[in-house]
Amino acid sequence: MKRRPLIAGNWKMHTTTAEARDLATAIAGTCVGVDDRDVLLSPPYTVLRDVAECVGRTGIIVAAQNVCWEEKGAYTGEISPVMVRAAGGSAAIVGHSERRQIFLENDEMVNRRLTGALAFGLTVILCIGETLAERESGDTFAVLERQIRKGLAGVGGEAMAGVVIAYEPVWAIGTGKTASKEQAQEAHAFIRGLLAAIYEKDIAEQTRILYGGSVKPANIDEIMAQPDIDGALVGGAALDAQSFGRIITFR
Ligand SMILES: O=C[C@H](O)COP(=O)(O)O
Repeated sequence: MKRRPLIAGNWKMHTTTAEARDLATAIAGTCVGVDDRDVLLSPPYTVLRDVAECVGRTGIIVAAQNVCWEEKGAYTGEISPVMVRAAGGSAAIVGHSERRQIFLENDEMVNRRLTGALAFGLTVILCIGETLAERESGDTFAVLERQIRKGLAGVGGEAMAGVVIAYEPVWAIGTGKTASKEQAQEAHAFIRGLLAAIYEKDIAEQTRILYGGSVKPANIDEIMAQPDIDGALVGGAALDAQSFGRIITFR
């Protein structure tokens, strides 16, 4: 089955307002005429509105890097799905390994964020991935299974239309170490098989699974050639319009 590719740029904690506007405008320029794939930008909250304005009607999706499950309330430091939408966003990342590792978010919290975001109509990118220690001790698939089952708890088959999975081996993030295409494909095939076991085969076949971890212009083509890899979640290389433009236009 042919899934529409999705190339997502996670800007993490980078870009002032002026920098974000310049970068978003330059990236929008690289997307002209690209209509057979989706492009998503996930800037810091402070510039969601600016990025949404700069990409205008190009079709580029604007996403928050995290999101709370409530519409409003006493949740200092959080932003709600309604606020994301009001700022021009239509998606959110949840469960990024930096949230899990640095800010100690667990699977239950990730699940609350995911289900809350879906309830308010956002598309959600659920990030999962094993650490180096987990890979070396042979626990990769057990970790991925736990993150998927707990992350998607309570999410019915129909709601899966709003979910994208991003497999990001923690040891490959920002390290320059990419998983080999075989390692990445193996993990993606496992995730798809698991989705087929939890839901139906059709849903597993329709769900996009992105690879993340040191994706660069030099490796995007071989990554995208893998049958179960439907796109990329790009960090460092998404901060340079030329590099990201080359990644978007993978062959
Ligand atoms: O969200 C993106 C990932 O953490 C990958 O980051 P990276 O491309 O800098 O390795």
